[in-house]
Amino acid sequence: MTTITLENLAQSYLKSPSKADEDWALKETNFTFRHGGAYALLGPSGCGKTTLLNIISGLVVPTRGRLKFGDRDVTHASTVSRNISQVFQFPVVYDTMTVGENLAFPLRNRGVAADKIKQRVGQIAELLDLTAVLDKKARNLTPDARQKISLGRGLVRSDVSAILFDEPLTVIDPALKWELRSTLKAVHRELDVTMVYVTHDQTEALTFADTVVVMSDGRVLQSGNAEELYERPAHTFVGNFIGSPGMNFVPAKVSGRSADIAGTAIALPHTYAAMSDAVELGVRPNYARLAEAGSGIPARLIRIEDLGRMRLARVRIADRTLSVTVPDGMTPESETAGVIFDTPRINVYSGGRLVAPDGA
Ligand SMILES: Nc1ncnc2c1ncn2[C@@H]1O[C@H](COP(=O)(O)OP(=O)(O)OP(=O)(O)O)[C@@H](O)[C@H]1O
Repeated sequence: MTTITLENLAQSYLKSPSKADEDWALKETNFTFRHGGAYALLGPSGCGKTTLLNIISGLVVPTRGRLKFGDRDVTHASTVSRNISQVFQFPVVYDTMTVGENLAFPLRNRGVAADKIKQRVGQIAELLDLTAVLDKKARNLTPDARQKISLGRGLVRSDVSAILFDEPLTVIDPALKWELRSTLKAVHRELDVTMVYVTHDQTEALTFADTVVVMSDGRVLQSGNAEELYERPAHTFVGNFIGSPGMNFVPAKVSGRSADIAGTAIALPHTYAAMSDAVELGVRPNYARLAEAGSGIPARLIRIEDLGRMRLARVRIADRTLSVTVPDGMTPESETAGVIFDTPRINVYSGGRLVAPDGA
């Protein structure tokens, strides 16, 4: 069992970093990856995903804090002794070897018996649809096939503590991506190994992982499954980043169980204590709908976008632009409209953070 624990872990690439936030690529982080979990590190470019992955693999020694695999402190342990597999964004393939030899390489290195190697290589080749090219030299294969070999080499050992993936599907054709994501999930189920997958693509993260760790600006903002991140984003950044379009946020004054949005009172699903920082209500576009003028919160309709599966209206309320669902059959002719929030789905944020209701 290998639980990976980050204890007060922080990374600066500067020689003598100050305490200032901007000096730290990874701010002090405490987190546990449980044994056998499928995790995605998700966040925009530069948020520290690769830094965190490289600390786990040993390519980077953290400036502060400790990294543990189970009870073992591996903060300064060599990459080899950590017993992990890694798959990078661009294929790492030996051109002069055949596909089969490439897949067998990590096992040969470890002195695995020939019959075991044959069996495991066959299994992985089957999963990745490489059986037909097992005897071909890697050199002449397409970029997709080469990255599949790279994935296969990452997956071939069944005795690793963890498998780390850094944007492994970037060079893969979009149609194949779906297939490979389900392949990775299947391998995850079969291997009972911890997988950590770095990506900036929310679809990739949400389909691969059972726990998505959302990062921004060197911090872990929230970790959870797709439903938690969608329904109860812990931070306005997470609400915005997850979903397309992201969650709507509108300034409000909250008092007990009701909120005032630009002079209109609406009900909240719970009661809230007084909050000192700026308060916003967060509502997903599919839990907010356009209504005729005179009902709901007064809004100005800017335009309607037909997305095929649904129509979305862009509206202005309290100096913010919101995306709300247009009910079937509704064809607004005036820019004066109303918006109705689905009360149970309203979240309350103060200073950018989700506020727990009274008694929660
Ligand atoms: N070797 C390095 N030396 C100096 N700064 C670095 C180094 N590696 C990363 N950084 C900086 O640390 C911050 C986090 O980078 P990191 O690569 O971890 O982010 P990321 O989320 O993986 O982004 P991307 O998806 O673009 O790779 C960035 O500001 C980056 O410029």
